Amino acid sequence: MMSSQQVSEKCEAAFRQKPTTNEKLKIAVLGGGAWGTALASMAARSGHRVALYARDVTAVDDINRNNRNERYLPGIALPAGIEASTDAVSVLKDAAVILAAFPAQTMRDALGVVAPHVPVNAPVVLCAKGIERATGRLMSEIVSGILPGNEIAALSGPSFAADVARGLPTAVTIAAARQEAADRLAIVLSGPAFRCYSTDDLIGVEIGGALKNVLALGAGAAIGRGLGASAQAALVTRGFVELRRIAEAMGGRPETVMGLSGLGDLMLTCSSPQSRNYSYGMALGAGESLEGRPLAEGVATAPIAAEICVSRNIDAPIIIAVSALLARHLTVDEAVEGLLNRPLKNEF
Ligand SMILES: NC(=O)C1=CN([C@@H]2O[C@H](COP(=O)(O)OP(=O)(O)OC[C@H]3O[C@@H](n4cnc5c(N)ncnc54)[C@H](O)[C@@H]3O)[C@@H](O)[C@H]2O)C=CC1
Ligand SMILES: O=C(CO)COP(=O)(O)O
Repeated sequence: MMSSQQVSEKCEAAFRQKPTTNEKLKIAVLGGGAWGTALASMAARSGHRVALYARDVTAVDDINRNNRNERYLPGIALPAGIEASTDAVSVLKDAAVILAAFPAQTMRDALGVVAPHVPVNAPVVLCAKGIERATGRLMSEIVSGILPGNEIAALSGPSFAADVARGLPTAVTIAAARQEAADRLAIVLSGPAFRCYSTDDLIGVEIGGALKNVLALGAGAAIGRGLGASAQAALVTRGFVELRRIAEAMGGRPETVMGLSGLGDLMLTCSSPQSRNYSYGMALGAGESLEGRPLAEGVATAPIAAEICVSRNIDAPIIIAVSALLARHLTVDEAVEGLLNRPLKNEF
């Protein structure tokens, strides 16, 4: 039996362990919005050489001159050392790792334009959370067609851009079809306040990230309509069952969505008005205008997720209801009534 002194020494030693690499690389970040800028900040804090491609000259100037991106991350001081540019060629030159942070619905076009300049030996980490509306494809499926020679990975988990840009701590999952590739990226991208876990379940991680946005819209709508925290919790829990079913039907593993890119991100996004999807849902539920709101990826993912469920016969009434709500085919009250009056059944 260890003495309590020995136990506390062992615990303290475990907490003092440092990450296993000091490797400093050139990281190219594509997309100068909130998430691209936050990821660039995170990589700069880890001491990497960071180049950021943004199409918006104002954002580029703001980052280079002021260490700010006021348009997308207002009031946040970014670390020094991010070299922003509108020239994708120079950003991508000699990059060891590429983080693609374009919105999901523009990933195909935006990455397609810069693809000829992507070094073939650099892994491409997809940081968008969504399913392509027009095709039902996951980001990895799209990008492996555009960049067939590159290792494709995905990064997902509970991580508001503003939190990450401020250097607040969180943990995410990095997935790649080859576990060794995911392991290496997790080591390279982990930083003082950014802990990366790894997995080879690319599909599970992508589905978790994409569908949590749809459920956040539903959770927000329930709150916006004044249905209360119990309704919100029931909706998210049953929605999580649907998310797991869909992930499995598409080839992902159920345990993956119980991790950071699934349960973790649901906890964050389905409860905080800091989430654009949740706050979009709140506005929808409250009957407010939806014009000019910031990007809410779930709005495009919901209809295609619903179509996938219907065509594959996957039982997902909440995701289908969110899609119908967004299309104005149902009101919140009708959606709730429909969900509550489905035939009763065993929970599992
Ligand atoms: N903001 C956040 O907290 C997080 C966002 N994400 C995901 O990251 C992705 C991007 O989101 P945000 O950066 O937040 O969106 P955002 O709206 O803040 O920025 C999007 C950026 O993409 C650029 N862009 C769009 N189309 C482009 C094109 N064709 N070529 C070049 N640039 C283009 C825009 O100019 C803008 O700079 C989304 O899928 C989102 O779900 C993931 C985790 C956290
Ligand atoms: O994915 C996110 C946090 O993990 C960001 O969520 P929103 O896009 O809803 O703001």
